[in-house]
Amino acid sequence: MSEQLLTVADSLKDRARAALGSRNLILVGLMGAGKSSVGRIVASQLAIPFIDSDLEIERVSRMTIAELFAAYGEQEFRALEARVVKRLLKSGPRVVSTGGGAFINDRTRKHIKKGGLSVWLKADLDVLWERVNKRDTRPLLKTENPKQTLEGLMNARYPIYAQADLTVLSRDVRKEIMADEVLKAVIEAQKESAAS
Ligand SMILES: Nc1ncnc2c1ncn2[C@@H]1O[C@H](COP(=O)(O)OP(=O)(O)O)[C@@H](O)[C@H]1O
Ligand SMILES: O=C(O)C1=C[C@@H](OP(=O)(O)O)[C@@H](O)[C@H](O)C1
Ligand SMILES: [Mg+2]
Repeated sequence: MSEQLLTVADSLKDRARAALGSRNLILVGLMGAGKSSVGRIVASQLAIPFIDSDLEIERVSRMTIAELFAAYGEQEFRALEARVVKRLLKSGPRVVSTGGGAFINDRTRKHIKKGGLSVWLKADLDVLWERVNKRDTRPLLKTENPKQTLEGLMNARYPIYAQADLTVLSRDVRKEIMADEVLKAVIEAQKESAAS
């Protein structure tokens, strides 16, 4: 990379880091949008801690997400998720990637709204499907027609994800590019709030 390009890349992370301040950055969106993998890269670029709420839930419960759904059902999972997300957002700055249903739950959404800057990674059905059909770890997609289930979740959830502070289109490009787009959105949001 030329020296000039290196400077541009550095200034992107520095500017995003300054714009975020002590706030948390919380990634929301449907399964397969890239919250977990892009969130990890964003945190590393910003040099702040990264936490995936699903991994944290699995750590504290010593069960996988699939086991939790099977043993206690979705309602209990949502209650645990709400408690974990609330605790994770108590201090910042952090990047917190949530599970796809977190922002849909009223209680969890309130914690997220209060706990920092939320970013919706928005993707179309084919992009999501291409990514999630490779693994069968997601209990909500263990249905007869998982693609149709995913589409149903899109229709039900997209109006709620739209309440996030920022929206970034999750396209079929490298994860590092997606991470840069998240950083740019954080910078833009700060500029807009400074101007108003
Ligand atoms: N921009 C991307 N390009 C290619 N593959 C991606 C991209 N973002 C995510 N993936 C892949 O898609 C799958 C789902 O991503 P993940 O980060 O787990 O999404 P989420 O946490 O939103 O469900 C993973 O296998 C991941 O490697
Ligand atoms: O959309 C959902 O309700 C869920 C999404 C999953 O997380 P990812 O979005 O990271 O796959 C996980 O929390 C659980 O399977 C439920
Ligand atoms: Mg995830």
